[in-house]
Amino acid sequence: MAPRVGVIMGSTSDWPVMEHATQMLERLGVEFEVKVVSAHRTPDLLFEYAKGAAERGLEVIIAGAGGAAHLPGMVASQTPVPVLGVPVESKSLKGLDSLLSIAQMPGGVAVGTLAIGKAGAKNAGLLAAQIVGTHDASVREAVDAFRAEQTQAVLDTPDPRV
Ligand SMILES: Nc1c(C(=O)O)ncn1[C@@H]1O[C@H](COP(=O)(O)O)[C@@H](O)[C@H]1O
Repeated sequence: MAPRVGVIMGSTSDWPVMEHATQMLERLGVEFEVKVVSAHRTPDLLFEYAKGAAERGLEVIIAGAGGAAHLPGMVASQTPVPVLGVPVESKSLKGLDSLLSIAQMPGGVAVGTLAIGKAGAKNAGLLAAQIVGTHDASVREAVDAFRAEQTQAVLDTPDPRV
């Protein structure tokens, strides 16, 4: 089946964080594609990717980037497909730079910003599945099952010492 979620990132060095988004999509049975695309280093590719996204059937784009993280915003400027931004932790500023770059969009171009790092990537995968689940019952059921399992796992281990 054609991918429904595009997972892109500014560099191959972002993969250890961004793979958490793909793991969640895999778990929830949502088809996705993965690609390195950079607003700074491959601007033509970025425009091509973003402009063709809707036509190719992508329903959500997850874009992870670190530092001067312009990728999610620039992609959002070129497509009607919803963009979820994942701030990748940077060495010098621990991802605060990435977070602010992604979150502080000018009004009129929307990026849904997640938390810095692994939790943000995981939740981007989950949120993308929830968006797909608004019109796909099997994905919604997979999300419901994941949440029930997560709740049960917490209830099963009430004592943190064991
Ligand atoms: N923020 C961006 C963009 C962009 O926004 O287009 N392209 C690459 N980068 C980021 O640069 C960081 C360092 O990249 P390298 O490790 O390749 O030097 C990565 O976190 C990447 O997301």
